[in-house]
Amino acid sequence: MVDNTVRAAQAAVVESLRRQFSSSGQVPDAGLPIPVLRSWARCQRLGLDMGERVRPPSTTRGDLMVARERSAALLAHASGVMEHLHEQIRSSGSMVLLADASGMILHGIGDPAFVDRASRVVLQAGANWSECERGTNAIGASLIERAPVEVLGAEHYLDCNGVLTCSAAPIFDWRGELLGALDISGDHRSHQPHTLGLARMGVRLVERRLFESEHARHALLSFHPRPEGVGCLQEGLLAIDPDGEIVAADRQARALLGVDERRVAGLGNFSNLFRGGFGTLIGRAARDPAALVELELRSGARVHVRVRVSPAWQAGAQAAPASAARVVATPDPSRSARGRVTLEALSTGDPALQFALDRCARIVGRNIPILIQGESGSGKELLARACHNSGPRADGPFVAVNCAAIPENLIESELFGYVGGAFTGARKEGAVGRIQQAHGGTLFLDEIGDMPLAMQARLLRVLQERCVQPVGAGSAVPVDIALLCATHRQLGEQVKAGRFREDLYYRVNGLSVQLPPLRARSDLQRIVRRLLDGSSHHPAPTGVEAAPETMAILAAYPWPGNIRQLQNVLEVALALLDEGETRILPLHLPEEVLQAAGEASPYSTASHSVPPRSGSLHSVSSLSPLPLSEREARPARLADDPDLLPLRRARALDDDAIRAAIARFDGNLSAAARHLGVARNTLYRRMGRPF
Ligand SMILES: Nc1ncnc2c1ncn2[C@@H]1O[C@H](COP(=O)(O)OP(=O)(O)OP(=O)(O)O)[C@@H](O)[C@H]1O
Repeated sequence: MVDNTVRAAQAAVVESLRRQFSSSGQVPDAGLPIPVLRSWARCQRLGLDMGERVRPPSTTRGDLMVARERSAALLAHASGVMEHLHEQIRSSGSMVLLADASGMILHGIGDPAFVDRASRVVLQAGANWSECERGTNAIGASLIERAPVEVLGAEHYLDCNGVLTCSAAPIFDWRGELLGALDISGDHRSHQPHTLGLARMGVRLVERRLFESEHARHALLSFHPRPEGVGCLQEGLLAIDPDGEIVAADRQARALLGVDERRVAGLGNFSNLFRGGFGTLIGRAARDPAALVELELRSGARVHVRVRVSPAWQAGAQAAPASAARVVATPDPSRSARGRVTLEALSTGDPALQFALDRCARIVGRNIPILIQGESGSGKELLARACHNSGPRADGPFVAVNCAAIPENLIESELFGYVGGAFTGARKEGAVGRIQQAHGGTLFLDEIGDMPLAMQARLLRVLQERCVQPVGAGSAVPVDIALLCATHRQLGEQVKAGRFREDLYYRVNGLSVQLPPLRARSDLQRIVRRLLDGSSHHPAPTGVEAAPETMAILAAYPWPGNIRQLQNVLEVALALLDEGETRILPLHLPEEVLQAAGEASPYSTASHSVPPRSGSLHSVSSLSPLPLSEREARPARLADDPDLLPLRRARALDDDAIRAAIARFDGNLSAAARHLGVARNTLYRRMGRPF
């Protein structure tokens, strides 16, 4: 924190400059940061009165809604970043604000005490903080200066705003269009020197997210002159289409390449900029997405590069030049020959899952809505995609909307769209809503249980009338969609609690399928194999597998985050493997997974790799499968019943794991059973011995 004496001296200088300015009418030419001096001059030209009282907002709630709709993408991508920034400065008596390009505050979060104080000078959502409305302030000045600006205490033009200290940085899209500003404001006595840096970092994150989401269908190439710069905020990002054309470059990339936004189109093909083939680079990325490749620019400079290729790009790359298309076709058993996941390909032998897949297969293509229920990360969206790809609409669009991720007031325009000029500031060409985008294909409403009640009524009308009426349109547009919905909530319970309309419930619930949680599935081994083979974004190098003792631990873990969590655990384990190592051992697993399985910490796992000593082995050559009654037990109930936990563990044990455990404990079956996390009787049964 800046020393109090220094701060008091600075405040005294500013106060004396203010007095001189108001008596002489001459804007000082020094003593304050240049952007602040320029802003004072602009405010003077606007005829603002320094002593004016706090102006109430000149905008209405409706104006705020319109502004939020207009900046929906910005708001969606900035909200998470704002939460993150707020976490960093929590309890420092400050708040994080997002304004649009006109200075209208769209959203703000902060410490309650300061939020309350800020509202007294209307520093709040719905108020406009452009310079002409509020005089010199960080939001307004950064939008005009198109650069980060800090305005401390009495540097604010209006006396009433002198209680604030504000640091703001402007947000641009990759074309250089100004989208808004991110601001961190606090009490004038508590200025922190790093606050402007935090705001700039936040802006960089928002700009990246906007870039990545706009170019989700392109290959994203991150680069930096230094290897450690790749993966950091300093890296440059290029979006490249399957033909190798560079379609966009973010701000950082332009700075590194020394081009301005108008010249991005001139970058042309990958091969104009880099030496080396695009197809070869994509091929390497498909084999090893984490790989850093050193490339030479045509200018002679060298850069380090990493390429990410989304599934959407891969699907689109079918039509790409032969070289690129061939190399991205990584074998993936969960995908069909067309590179898309299908119901058939999802089958991995679990009876509860198979039941769900069979039911979906019978219904798909019959215009009956399917409601997929299951815990988070259990594969609901993947199942929805598989339904779409397995039916007659496979070549139509699949449009996924996460109802829980869209702010309540934006759902309407997002789902229904609007016509040009529907409201002040609406885009000239209007916007097509997600329902219409799904015409001829499938609309997937994820987390439908979180849809606000008012929107449920409108959705119900669409489903009944099969027409959408965009906001501001005089007439409705017919739509032909198949509907799939998913929720992690028990929708029936939501209806009982009055949070979900009963009539809509029956509309979306033509067929209800329940996805089993991972802990209740009996196909863990095959899922692990599949994830390692590359259904995830980071396929393992060929030949990598989980060791039997690792499988036993994975089988004992309850997987609250389901397949998504397993995917993450395996990705981390792969990253921990040494060069050439092909077995994932317990020591590569996270502590919480080991602990849940009652395993020792990775630091004492040397004995895991002890090979079985054949001389001390019991006869385990004829390990029998589990009795039928156990195999047929309903997995969902297995999961719920703690008494049956050992049985669940036993399912995933393979013969090697049992042999290794028995060898490790010199034939002591009780110790081996304890180690494997199964009952001794189960071990006897698996060995085909009486007990
Ligand atoms: N059978 C499977 N094989 C391979 N990967 C899978 C499988 N099922 C799910 N996954 C992967 O697990 C992750 C989570 O899946 P998905 O997003 O479909 O879950 P979800 O239930 O919709 O999650 P949420 O409720 O949080 O949205 C995804 O990365 C998906 O690709």
